[in-house]
Amino acid sequence: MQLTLDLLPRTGAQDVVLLVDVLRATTCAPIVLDVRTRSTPDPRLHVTASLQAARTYAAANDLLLAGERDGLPPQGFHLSASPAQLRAATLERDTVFTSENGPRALDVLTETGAPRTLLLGSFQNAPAAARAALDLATSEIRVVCAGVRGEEATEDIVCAALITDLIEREARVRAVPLNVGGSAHLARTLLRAYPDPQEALAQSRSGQTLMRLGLHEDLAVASLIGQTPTVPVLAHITRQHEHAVHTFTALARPTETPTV
Ligand SMILES: O=C(O)[C@H](CS(=O)(=O)O)OP(=O)(O)O
Repeated sequence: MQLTLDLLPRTGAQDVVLLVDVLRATTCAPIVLDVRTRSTPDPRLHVTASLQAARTYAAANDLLLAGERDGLPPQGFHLSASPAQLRAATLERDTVFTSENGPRALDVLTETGAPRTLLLGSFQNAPAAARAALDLATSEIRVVCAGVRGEEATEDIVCAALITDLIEREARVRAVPLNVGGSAHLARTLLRAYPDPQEALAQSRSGQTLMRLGLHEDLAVASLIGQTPTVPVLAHITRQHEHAVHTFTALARPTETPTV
């Protein structure tokens, strides 16, 4: 089994991809599905890079709008891209989510066809995401950092390194041979430099932006490890105004006793 860590998204992955956008898209995603599970057994989360597509898709399907531009909710949105706000929210309908980096990464990853399985991971669901990736992969797992405006993001790299470590640990338990490559070694070096994830978030470009906006609680929530067993998995892609809308469901939870 090949295990690869990519510092930025690229097209062409075919088996299992686990996208990491800690601040804040892939931190929000399992939280939205968890909150929504209180009202429905089969929640959906629709993710798009386009503000216009988000608005039209929400209006056409009677959905809530959550997201951000420049860190704040756009006009008419019901909710922000804030994990702190979302986990305290009541979601009576499914949600369309748009933000600046995570959805764009999804566009890149699915540009020439979606991989067989596309999962969303963050510190919040890191152990569950690592197990799910190993459960579902047949030949390759790519742990992919979303980055910020096309550049590498410290918080994504540190989280991707943690998930890579967890996958390796679980593979050892299951006696699955792994060939680890890409930027895994480099990412691990950064993880060792930041044993406290919140410090990595505070030092990061996105973290600094969010703190300037007074959104310190988002950093605190986003740095908590293993808060949920929920792993969002891509169910299908639809087009709206020439833009992709990626629909995620919660991956069914395995029944066996977790080992990581
Ligand atoms: O605000 C967000 O959550 C980010 C933009 S920034 O990196 O904080 O400036 O968007 P995301 O798509 O979640 O990375």
